[in-house]
Amino acid sequence: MPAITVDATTFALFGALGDLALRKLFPALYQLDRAGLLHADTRILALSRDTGDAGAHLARIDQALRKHVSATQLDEDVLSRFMARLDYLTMDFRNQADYASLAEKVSPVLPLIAYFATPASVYGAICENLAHADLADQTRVVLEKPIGHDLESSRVVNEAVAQYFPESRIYRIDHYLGKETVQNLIALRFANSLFETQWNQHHISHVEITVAETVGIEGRWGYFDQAGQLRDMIQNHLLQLLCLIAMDPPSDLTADSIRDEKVKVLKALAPITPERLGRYVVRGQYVAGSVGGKAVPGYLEEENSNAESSTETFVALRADICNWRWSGVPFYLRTGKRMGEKVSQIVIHFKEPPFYIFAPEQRSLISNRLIIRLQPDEGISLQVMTKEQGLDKGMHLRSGPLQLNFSQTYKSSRIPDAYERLLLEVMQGNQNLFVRKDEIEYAWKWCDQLIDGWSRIGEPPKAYPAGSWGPVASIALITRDGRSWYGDL
Ligand SMILES: NC(=O)C1=CN([C@@H]2O[C@H](COP(=O)(O)OP(=O)(O)OC[C@H]3O[C@@H](n4cnc5c(N)ncnc54)[C@H](OP(=O)(O)O)[C@@H]3O)[C@@H](O)[C@H]2O)C=CC1
Ligand SMILES: O=C1O[C@H](COP(=O)(O)O)[C@@H](O)[C@H](O)[C@H]1O
Repeated sequence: MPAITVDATTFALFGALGDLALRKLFPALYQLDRAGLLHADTRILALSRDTGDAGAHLARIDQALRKHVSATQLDEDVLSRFMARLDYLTMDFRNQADYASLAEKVSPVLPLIAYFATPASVYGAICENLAHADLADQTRVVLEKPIGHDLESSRVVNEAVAQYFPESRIYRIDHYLGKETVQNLIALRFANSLFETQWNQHHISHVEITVAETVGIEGRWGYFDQAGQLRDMIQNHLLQLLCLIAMDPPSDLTADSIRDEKVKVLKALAPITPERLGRYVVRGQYVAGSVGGKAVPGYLEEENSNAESSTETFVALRADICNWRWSGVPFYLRTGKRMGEKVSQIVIHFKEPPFYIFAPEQRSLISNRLIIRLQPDEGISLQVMTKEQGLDKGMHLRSGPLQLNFSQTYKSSRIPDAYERLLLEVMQGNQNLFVRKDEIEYAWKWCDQLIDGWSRIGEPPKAYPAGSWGPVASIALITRDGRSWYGDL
């Protein structure tokens, strides 16, 4: 039996036949049901503008579950219980009249969760129509990222939603915040006094955040080519990771205490002026290559592509945080599509000891690092120096890991997908893992100045072969500061 109880809700999924819904959201809801975390009275309304037979659309959802839930977790009894919760409704989300049939299906006594798995341009219309249908007061709205494509457009979306919903019932998704190891950052930093005394510019030399993907754009050219990797990944996921590493201790675990601290970090990010852009930021675009031994096309040869596009699929940059804790500690961020390996990790590099008593030739070995692996092989490893074993060794040093691999250490637990955690939090009315309006806006403000700088300079992104670790210039970005990207990447 689960240790927590979750109240009944009506869950309305707008965009229920889209990619995100079929690939991630329905499987996450199924997993919650399987774990006993969906109340018996929770109903799920699958909303889409696809006309035709509701039964056929529900069958598509059933097929998607069979495809995206691993065979070991697909239980026919749970699946039929889950499918029995579903109803399909054809709606054009912009059409007010279509909300009458939605209102008939919504229980007036339960909270309504309205999950917007649609383009952000439709969010305002859905909110307005929910309000006209008298559904707003009982509703929590869940907004997918990206919210807008710059500061101005994000304000338009946020203001449209805020006309009908208070901030306390708006849940802005950044699915990285739902990843177990990302939540563990808070436990690691604030449940262990060991780290906090070291967590500043006196002891840390620099920080790396890498989110490398092996996938390309997966048939999402229309969306991705308008966005690029800076808007798709840095503005949200990587800046959120940076905030969780860099923020001061919140006074408690409430959503606003954590968000207040994250906002302070975003406000303290030093702008990267056009003069420093060439030195601090590298944009790349993949060309044909091979990933995992398989030949893959370049970005400009992807399905529905435009051969002229100068959208970046890779970004590496150096960010500086102007405050007492982090002054002089660069944060190197790197993310790209079609890289050699899927890996998301944060590496905290500690400074060398202040005085060196070992043989000078061993000096290059000295460096404590804390490696936080978000995916795959979630875990934490602390690189420490020890003496080599053996009578013949003398005081020869070596570097080795103190390692905690979550799946090996805690064998019983399956690591849940980020969306499972986030959907559960919305059902419980808990906003900790969601992003407040001002966080989104400060993140856009910082990214907008990079985008403006790029468009002023007008330089195309640097080519990198699919399956590599990005353009050579991204190595130069960090070696120029006398450092290198951690590990075998
Ligand atoms: N897919 C992913 O991995 C991720 C997606 N997201 C975000 O999630 C959201 C959904 O993305 P994704 O699933 O990929 O997009 P899709 O285009 O696959 O799905 C969006 C769905 O919304 C429907 N829709 C759009 N406008 C209307 C309308 N007026 N009335 C009724 N239905 C409408 C579309 O219908 P139709 O097909 O008829 O146009 C489509 O089914 C976006 O905001 C995206 O940025 C965020 C992170 C990852
Ligand atoms: O939000 C997004 O995230 C995915 C990467 O997520 P992950 O959990 O697989 O690391 C990215 O591929 C996609 O382009 C982006 O929109």
